[in-house]
Amino acid sequence: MSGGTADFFYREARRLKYVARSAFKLVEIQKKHRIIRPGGSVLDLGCAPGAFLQVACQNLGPPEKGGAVVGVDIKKVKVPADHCDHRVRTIAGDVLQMSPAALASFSPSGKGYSVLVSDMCPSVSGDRSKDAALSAELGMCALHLALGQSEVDDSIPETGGILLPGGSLVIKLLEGEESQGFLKLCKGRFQQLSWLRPKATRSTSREIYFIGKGRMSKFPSV
Ligand SMILES: C[S@@+](CC[C@H](N)C(=O)[O-])C[C@H]1O[C@@H](n2cnc3c(N)ncnc32)[C@H](O)[C@@H]1O
Repeated sequence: MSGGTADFFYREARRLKYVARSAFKLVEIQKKHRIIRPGGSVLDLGCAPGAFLQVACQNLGPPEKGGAVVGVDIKKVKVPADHCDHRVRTIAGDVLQMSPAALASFSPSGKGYSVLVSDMCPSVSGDRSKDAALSAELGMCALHLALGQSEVDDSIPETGGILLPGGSLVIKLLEGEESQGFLKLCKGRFQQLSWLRPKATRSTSREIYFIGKGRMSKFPSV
């Protein structure tokens, strides 16, 4: 992808009133995989500045359909004025320090979400393997929150984790040795597993999205 293409997404983001060009990554994921359904509940980990929040809310359908988007970031995030409505809220906090129970409590049912998206990214140092390992740590935290860990507490749904049965998972990773581990851990737990490098990804970036569609219930925690 050339710098010209990157400029295209930047210009399109401004034109369509998205707060960041990253919006088009979730637009493409949604177009290909239809993970967000009208009335769904979406947990967006690493949500600043809020472009995914906008795209997620747009895909919930009209407000009468219900649904919710909950964004979490270390930074305090103001809900964007465009494309978001009362169904979107944000929470400031370090996801690595948050319990599944606390995150589930913000969902409409109090039990979990139909979609969990993690766009969390470490501040990159330039050291490829170190950056990939840090990104894998954030991704693994998102995966454990979604599917549950052995020490998961009793207040979480019996399937373990905060991703509801039938729900979908999207996790951004910087490609590295650790990436394939996600595939192994998720095999047999989703109806469909895939990778996507959205067109809006900058050519210099090694990021890639791991997508698990349709969580199968009654599977052990990871
Ligand atoms: C690439 S940005 C997300 C962009 C966002 N999806 C959007 O479209 O506007 C990555 C975010 O992850 C957040 N982040 C990184 N580590 C985190 C952590 N441990 N807990 C919460 N947020 C984290 C960063 O603060 C940063 O805002």
